[in-house]
Amino acid sequence: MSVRIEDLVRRAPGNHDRILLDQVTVDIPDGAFVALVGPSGAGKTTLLRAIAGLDPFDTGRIVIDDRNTNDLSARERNVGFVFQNYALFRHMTVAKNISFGLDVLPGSQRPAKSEIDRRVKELLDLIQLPDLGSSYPQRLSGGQRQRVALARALATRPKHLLLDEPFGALDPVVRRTVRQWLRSLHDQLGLTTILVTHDQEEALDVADRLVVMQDGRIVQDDGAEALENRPATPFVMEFLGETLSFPGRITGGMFLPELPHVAPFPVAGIADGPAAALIRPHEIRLTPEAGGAPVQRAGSRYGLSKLAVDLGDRIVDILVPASEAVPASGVKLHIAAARLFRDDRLLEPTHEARVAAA
Ligand SMILES: Nc1ncnc2c1ncn2[C@@H]1O[C@H](COP(=O)(O)OP(=O)(O)OP(=O)(O)O)[C@@H](O)[C@H]1O
Repeated sequence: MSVRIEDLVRRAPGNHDRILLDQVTVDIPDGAFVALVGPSGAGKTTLLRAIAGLDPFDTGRIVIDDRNTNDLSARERNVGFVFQNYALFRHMTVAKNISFGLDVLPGSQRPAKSEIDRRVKELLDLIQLPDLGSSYPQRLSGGQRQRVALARALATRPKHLLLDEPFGALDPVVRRTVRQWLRSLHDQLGLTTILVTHDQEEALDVADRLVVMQDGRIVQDDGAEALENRPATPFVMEFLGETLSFPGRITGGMFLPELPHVAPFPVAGIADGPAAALIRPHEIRLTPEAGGAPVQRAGSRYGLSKLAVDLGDRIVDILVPASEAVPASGVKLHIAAARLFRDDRLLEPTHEARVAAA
């Protein structure tokens, strides 16, 4: 039940110079849970709608289960989808909402009424709302409605599930519960799922892989660990979390930062030249240094102290263990782990670019 997207190009209707999808290629194997992430306007929804067969594209192919979808009707694609605005039918009960996709099938394809009732009951159990079949949508909470929308998408037993910001309207706590539940459902039913979200935390929690899009292109397609340790571009690193950037030069196997009070560190196997070291706020150590960078406490995160360090032309916020004293004399910064970039590309060999704590 795989989905393969090959060299997909879509130009804006009415403005053919504007490219909405630029040679997008992604391979989603059977049973995978993939998140499509990226900033607003990156092309996530455009790609998802093309896969669903709701929007056309100019060139390329979408192959579902080894069949070119050009030859497939929406039904034959075997795809269920849920959008952010889940719009259940207000005048229909929950059970009727769920069975809708089956009720509208032509007579020859529609299961018998007893079979539809059985399937609705099964789905109500699956979404853990066994007693709400006769309720109307307005009686349900946002999280419950979202689960009903999923049940409705699953009624025709699709093997692929396409979800576009399905949890956007939910509050953060319900959102976390519903997404964990969705992941178990995916595993239990053996689905192949593509989730569009602009919430990177959500994507990292639930998906096996993140496909990061920017300006209609895929910039990286990887698991969480690779994205964190080997981001393809500074954009990917910045998109996935708070990032500090230290400009500098690599000379004779050392990274020499441009900013004052930042210690050089060794790097192996990288040619001399300009570079930027990108780090997360917790990947830095401080040592007291007379006349060093002034530092002060600036709050806390995840039980760590947040410190604001004044490096002259900029102030950087870093995270250190709460127990750490803040030297009044000033500090020197030691970069403990970094990804090094030149011309917006990650420098190889990346594993050697991660340095030991100074
Ligand atoms: N039918 C269309 N005609 C012209 N431009 C379009 C059309 N559909 C989408 N676009 C443009 O394509 C770009 C990508 O839009 P898309 O909705 O796919 O982005 P997205 O990554 O899903 O963003 P968001 O996170 O805001 O939903 C946007 O700049 C949008 O304005």
